[in-house]
Amino acid sequence: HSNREMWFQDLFPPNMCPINAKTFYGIMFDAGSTGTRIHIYTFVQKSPEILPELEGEIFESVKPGLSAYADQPEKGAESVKRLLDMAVDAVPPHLWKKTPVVLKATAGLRLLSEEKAQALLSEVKEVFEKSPFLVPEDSVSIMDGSYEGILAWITVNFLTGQLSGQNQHTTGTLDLGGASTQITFLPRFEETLKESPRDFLTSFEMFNSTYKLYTHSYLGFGLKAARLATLGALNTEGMSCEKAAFPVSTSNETEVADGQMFRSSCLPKQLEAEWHFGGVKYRYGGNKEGETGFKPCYLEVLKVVKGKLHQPDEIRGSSFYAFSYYYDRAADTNLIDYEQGGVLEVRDFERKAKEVCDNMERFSSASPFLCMDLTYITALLKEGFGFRDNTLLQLPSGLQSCGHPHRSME
Ligand SMILES: O=c1[nH]cnc2c1ncn2[C@@H]1O[C@H](COP(=O)(O)OP(=O)(O)O)[C@@H](O)[C@H]1O
Ligand SMILES: [Ca+2]
Repeated sequence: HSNREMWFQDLFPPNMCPINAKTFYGIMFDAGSTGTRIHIYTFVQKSPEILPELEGEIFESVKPGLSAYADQPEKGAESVKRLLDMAVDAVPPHLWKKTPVVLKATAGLRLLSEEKAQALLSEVKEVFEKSPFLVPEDSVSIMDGSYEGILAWITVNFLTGQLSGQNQHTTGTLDLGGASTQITFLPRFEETLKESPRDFLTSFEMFNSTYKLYTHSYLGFGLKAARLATLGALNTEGMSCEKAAFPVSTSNETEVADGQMFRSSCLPKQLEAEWHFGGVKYRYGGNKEGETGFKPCYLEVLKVVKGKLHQPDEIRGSSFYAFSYYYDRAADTNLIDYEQGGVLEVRDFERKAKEVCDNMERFSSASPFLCMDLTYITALLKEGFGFRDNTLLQLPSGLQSCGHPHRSME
């Protein structure tokens, strides 16, 4: 129906879509902090006067994300090229020159220094220029956090049919990435608009309606970045907080983080390990002398979220969609079915966190961070955003972890 067609027009300006073509393609890269994904869309235009319809999509992803190549931008671009080569096989040669290729990077690159992010983006741009595809003007860029939240909100509300028809009842969205987390919803009360920070409110036009959304992307509050914050790796002297959330591997910072041992009550007591993230090596382990379990762990993660996020009163009772790491960790712990998704209450995450943190030996086959991740999710929802224990979260299938049903326990 008409709404479905309209949505895709914004992605490729009209002059990109050759009017006499029956079928055409679009290539979109999502350069996330934990992985890079390619979406090769096939559009069909039945006749010149109606808008194209999405007919198919090819999806593939690679790990790690571009920010892991902070010091080897060519290798980062190489990981994008391997995905782009798939598109060369998927798109008929006579359409290559009419097929736009675009890459949008999110929090992984936002946390790198300007010059390292730029170096990666220009290497990727060169890969695009050398490809047979159409490279639009700003084809490679870092997506603004507000746009990231809004796009997810549009996607989920569009796919669940809540944007068409008159009953414009929409649902808020929660996206927990590796480096950032987004919260987006359509405020119903004037009060919310008044008491929200100015840059949390964004208006836009779509389907000839105006939407004034509340949206914010909290940089450094993604699941992986929060692990660093909880471990205290950010309090390493000589590291400014925002940079350290994704420390770039310039020599002095690397030394500072490399040697140190970070301990946490959220980790299995016997654990001694090291972890490479954002180009830096960390050593971390369980709290041998101290206590281990949900209670002490919750106090640690509270330091990361308490008082750091804006709490709009309006959402206290509303149900939200939640996906990305919210989905992965709920599926990993059987709170929802991996394929079907499901509905749960905020308190279910807390209950599962207690179960895992207070019985770590039973979960030894899972990621050593499972207790920390579930506890962080609990604190982020309750103490961060201010949701109630009985707030309903819908974890829609189809938005689960990238593509293949792997167990994402990394
Ligand atoms: O296209 C996707 N489909 C489903 N899940 C995705 C997709 N892209 C990212 N994710 C999920 O988001 C989380 C990783 O976040 P991401 O790498 O996008 O970090 P970022 O948003 O902070 O850059 C993981 O749970 C991953 O499964
Ligand atoms: Ca993402």
